[in-house]
Amino acid sequence: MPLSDAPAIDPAQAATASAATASPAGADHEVAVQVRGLVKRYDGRAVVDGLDLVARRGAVTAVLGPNGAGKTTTIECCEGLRSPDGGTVRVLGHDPVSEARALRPRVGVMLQDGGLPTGVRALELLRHVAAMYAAPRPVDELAERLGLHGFARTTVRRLSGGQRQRVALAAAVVGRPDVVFLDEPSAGMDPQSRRAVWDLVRELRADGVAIVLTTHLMDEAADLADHVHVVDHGSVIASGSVRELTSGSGAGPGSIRVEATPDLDLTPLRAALPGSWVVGEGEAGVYTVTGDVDPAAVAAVTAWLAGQNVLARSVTTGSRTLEDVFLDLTGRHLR
Ligand SMILES: Nc1ncnc2c1ncn2[C@@H]1O[C@H](COP(=O)(O)OP(=O)(O)OP(=O)(O)O)[C@@H](O)[C@H]1O
Repeated sequence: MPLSDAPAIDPAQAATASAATASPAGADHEVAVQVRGLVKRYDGRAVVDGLDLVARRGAVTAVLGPNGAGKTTTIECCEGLRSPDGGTVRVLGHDPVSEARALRPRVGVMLQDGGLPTGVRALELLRHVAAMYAAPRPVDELAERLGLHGFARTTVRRLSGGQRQRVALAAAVVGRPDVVFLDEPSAGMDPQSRRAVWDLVRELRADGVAIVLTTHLMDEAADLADHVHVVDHGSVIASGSVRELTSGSGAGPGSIRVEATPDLDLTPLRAALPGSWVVGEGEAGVYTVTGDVDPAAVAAVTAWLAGQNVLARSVTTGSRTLEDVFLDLTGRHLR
């Protein structure tokens, strides 16, 4: 999808619109994190380069992007762990570096590498973190939800990657924060743990917490996120709800998927469809026909199959997935 067709929404504009329409009932959907024109350089190279981002209360905001796109650096600037070289970052109205004290009790952070002290036992660590807050969540209940009791007395050093992630998540949310930053929260977790994490994230959202998460799992973003920012080369290249991002420029579903025999001649199909359509064979024998799908397009596809005397295993219409959109936006080359 070319960028010009991407349903991009200017995050700064969106923030202004929301501030004007914020519910009088309270904090729901108020802007909690606002990043404008963020620049961060390492060795003279801008790894974050004019990035705009908005995250609201009572919403999950996903930051997606290829390796090295600048996601963690951006999140770390929001957490006050890195000082920006340009632009502004506000979390709950505060500068996260100069006003860190004001934010500390209100912000939960789960770092990509866990960032936990390694010599402490898992549950002791959680109790210790909880004791730093005025009104923490009940530790045993949180430990139960995230299945920490099975390794409660194991030191962090000896935990598996997924177990460590669960402890880090528990530590990030035990203080009942208003904003939570989760850097790849379910990386390395088994499917059961991932579901427990997702349930917890949904509950936090229902409680009005602003959740900002980075992930490489497109199903995680598609399931959880109210708003997605796709970052590449240090700036946001597309932004919107999952539905906005995957529905393309038209109103209808955005693709027809055909499973048939490999190496079919696509020329007659391309000739039968308007020039704006994109036709390709991804994996062998799986064809994706992308455009504003209507009955005539489906008829063209089945006529093309009939013309080649091929009985397809399946012909389905549907929206493009978030992964399709992500790959179209960021390309298929490795970083
Ligand atoms: N402390 C540092 N010194 C020098 N370069 C750094 C430093 N931290 C990050 N970088 C570089 O900045 C770029 C962005 O890194 P960042 O960790 O923000 O990417 P990311 O989008 O989170 O990637 P990933 O998906 O792999 O976690 C990378 O090229 C990285 O090598």
